[in-house]
Amino acid sequence: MRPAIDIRSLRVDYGDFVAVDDLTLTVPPGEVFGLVGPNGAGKTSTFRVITTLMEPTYGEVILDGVDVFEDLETARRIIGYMPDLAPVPSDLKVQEFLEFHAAAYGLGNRAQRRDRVAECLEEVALTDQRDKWCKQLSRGQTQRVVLAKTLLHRPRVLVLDEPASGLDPLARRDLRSALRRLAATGATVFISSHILSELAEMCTSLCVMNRGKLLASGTAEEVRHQLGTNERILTANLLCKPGEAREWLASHASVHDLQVEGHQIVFGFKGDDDAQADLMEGLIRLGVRLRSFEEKRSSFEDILVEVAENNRRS
Ligand SMILES: Nc1ncnc2c1ncn2[C@@H]1O[C@H](COP(=O)(O)OP(=O)(O)OP(=O)(O)O)[C@@H](O)[C@H]1O
Repeated sequence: MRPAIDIRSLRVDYGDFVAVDDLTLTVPPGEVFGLVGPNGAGKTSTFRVITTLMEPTYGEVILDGVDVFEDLETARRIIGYMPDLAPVPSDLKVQEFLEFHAAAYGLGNRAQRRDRVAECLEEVALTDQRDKWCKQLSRGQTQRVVLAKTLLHRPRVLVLDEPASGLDPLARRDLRSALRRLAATGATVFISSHILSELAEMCTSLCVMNRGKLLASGTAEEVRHQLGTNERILTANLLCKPGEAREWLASHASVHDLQVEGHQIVFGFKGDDDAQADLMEGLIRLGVRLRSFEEKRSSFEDILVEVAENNRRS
């Protein structure tokens, strides 16, 4: 199947600074694909190239089979771009704002444009706000009006920079449903965020970028695996005194930050599932009466904080 987004060896330099470093990525059609990374990772620079707002230092971007820098006009019809915190004019009503853009896109006659505006308002659940002044909208409603504007020309590839920032949980859920519906019609959504858990719940797959480089991509679980964050917190609840078990655990290099509270031992563990199973087996062989063993994996936010911290250190 032809990829909806095909980025090959993309590089973006600002003077001596490399903002995007040899990025290669493909996204199949119909995906809601997330791009996550800390501040300065290169997300916006990547989006600006994909959406033809900036030429890269080198590399290729092919959207739905169209090389964006060889056929700019066709590429622009394929793309719908919603920048981070896109402004809306204060002196237009919602309907007027959308009709203005429908006319700018040349979307049929006046009646056809009205119909399309109505469809897009419906899509973002803002039909009841169409006669409001844009300046009267809340931040979440403004985001949705801009999304409606982005959908007007039926883009096959939607590029959304931080669309969920400032949205409350309900609005995020609505956005997620709207994006899934769009993807079900065959559109491809490429969406960025700093918040990995937010993308994990919104996207069918995602990638993590840091300092211009791609660190991992795939489903949320695959990304977790690729980043090698097999760090977890384990709790052993014992039916006996913890002395012997504590000593035995402390002698393992994969165990750290061990704490004992009553009959409970809580410790950090770095290892894969096999190593964890060996640890449990070892405890039982030791004769430790183990009542339960609990596991808390690092959250997605922990993973991203780790990525950002490594970034600062190096
Ligand atoms: N016009 C520019 N001139 C010089 N450096 C720039 C320019 N635009 C971006 N940069 C730098 O390139 C790097 C990547 O920026 P970019 O905006 O692409 O990151 P980002 O992942 O979108 O960050 P954020 O999450 O903070 O929006 C940053 O270090 C930034 O300072």
